[in-house]
Amino acid sequence: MAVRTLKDLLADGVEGRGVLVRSDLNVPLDGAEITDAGRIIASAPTIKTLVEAGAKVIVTAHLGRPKGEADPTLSLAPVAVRLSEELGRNVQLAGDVVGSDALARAEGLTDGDVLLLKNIRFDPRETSKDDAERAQLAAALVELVGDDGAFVSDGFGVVHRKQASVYDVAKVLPAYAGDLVATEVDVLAKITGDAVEHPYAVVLGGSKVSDKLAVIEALAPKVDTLVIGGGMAFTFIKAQGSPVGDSLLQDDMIDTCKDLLERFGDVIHLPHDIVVADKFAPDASTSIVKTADGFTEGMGLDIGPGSVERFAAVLTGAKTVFWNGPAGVFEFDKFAAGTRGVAEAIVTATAGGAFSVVGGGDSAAAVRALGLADEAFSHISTGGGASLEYLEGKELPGLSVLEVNA
Ligand SMILES: Nc1ncnc2c1ncn2[C@@H]1O[C@H](COP(=O)(O)OP(=O)(O)O)[C@@H](O)[C@H]1O
Ligand SMILES: O=C(OP(=O)(O)O)[C@H](O)COP(=O)(O)O
Repeated sequence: MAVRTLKDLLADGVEGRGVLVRSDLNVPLDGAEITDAGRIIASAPTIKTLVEAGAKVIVTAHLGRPKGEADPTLSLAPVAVRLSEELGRNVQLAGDVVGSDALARAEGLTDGDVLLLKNIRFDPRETSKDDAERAQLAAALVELVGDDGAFVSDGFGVVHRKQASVYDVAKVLPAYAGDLVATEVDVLAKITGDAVEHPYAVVLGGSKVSDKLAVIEALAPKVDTLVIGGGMAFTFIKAQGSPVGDSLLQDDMIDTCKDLLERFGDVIHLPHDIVVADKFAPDASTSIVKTADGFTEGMGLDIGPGSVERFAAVLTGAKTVFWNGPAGVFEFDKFAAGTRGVAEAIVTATAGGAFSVVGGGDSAAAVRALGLADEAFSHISTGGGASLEYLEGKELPGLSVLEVNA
């Protein structure tokens, strides 16, 4: 894929120009406190490079999944503070997304200034399925950087989204891949196609069940082992005929899971025991239930100890491992053992020479929350869903839109 990079933009000249940067600053929060700043830290170098080159930098990003309207719990204010610390300079936070305050602030920027727009998903046009609506928001973003502006796509975690600030804006401004996007793509290319060393294990978990179930179809034929834990597992367990109480469930995909189990049953590994909680809380009462028995009350919040052991056994023997999605609700100590077991098995595999990639905001946060060093893995990716879609070989709108004729 030929894309223009940050180096090309610097060669084109950025001093005094408005540059719109799409970053993925979607960090986990506990109230207004950032619990893992990994994505902010990973996004800072591209912004810093532009600042040092004298650009007027306007950063746009999302936090969570607001429903197209302002949600004070999803304000980027804590992110602006943390990004300021990372850059060593003040980052202004606009009072709106592309409204009069953002426009006035954008016009007032001097060379090297950084402005962060309000959560872009507060504007319903960002995620609209209507091309014209997204194009309208893209046009408003372009107005902020002016006619000689440029666009830098650096939010790797969102390149699989056909959204206004990821895709549409790249069609109307000279567009470049930021350093983070370029690095992520280089690493993932090492574990696609013929480059993959086998046994190749993919571990899936987490809570974005509908997004990620869709990926399995394409990934299953490419891998030797597909370990499924976290909220992902329950639709499969239900498909096997066991009740799963109030666990996360994607009802409309039970038949798909049945079909996947029929075709790829030898590759897919499901937990055979589950930690069931009476409520979604850190002080919940728990019991270990055999998956085959199922449960009608409570919810599964972690894989059980027997599953950890079995999963660890297959993972330690792998030569390539990709992991996205925690095996349980690791944020609560009682449900962190499954994620710890999976993480430690991947660390052991890595120490034994395997190439390992951990992808996703929460998965990366889990690794750090468990006290494991980033260096214990070959690569920690900022994108979970984006990495998965890249690995399945799908065209990612936010990357293909950057392609230029070489
Ligand atoms: N059994 C489960 N039930 C509900 N939520 C779960 C379960 N297992 C894991 N999770 C949650 O999944 C979230 C992460 O999911 P996801 O966003 O898909 O991962 P990532 O950000 O790494 O891509 C975590 O906040 C974790 O608490
Ligand atoms: O957290 C993200 O993705 P991930 O959980 O797949 O790593 C990205 O910020 C994308 O968010 P989205 O899945 O709400 O589009």
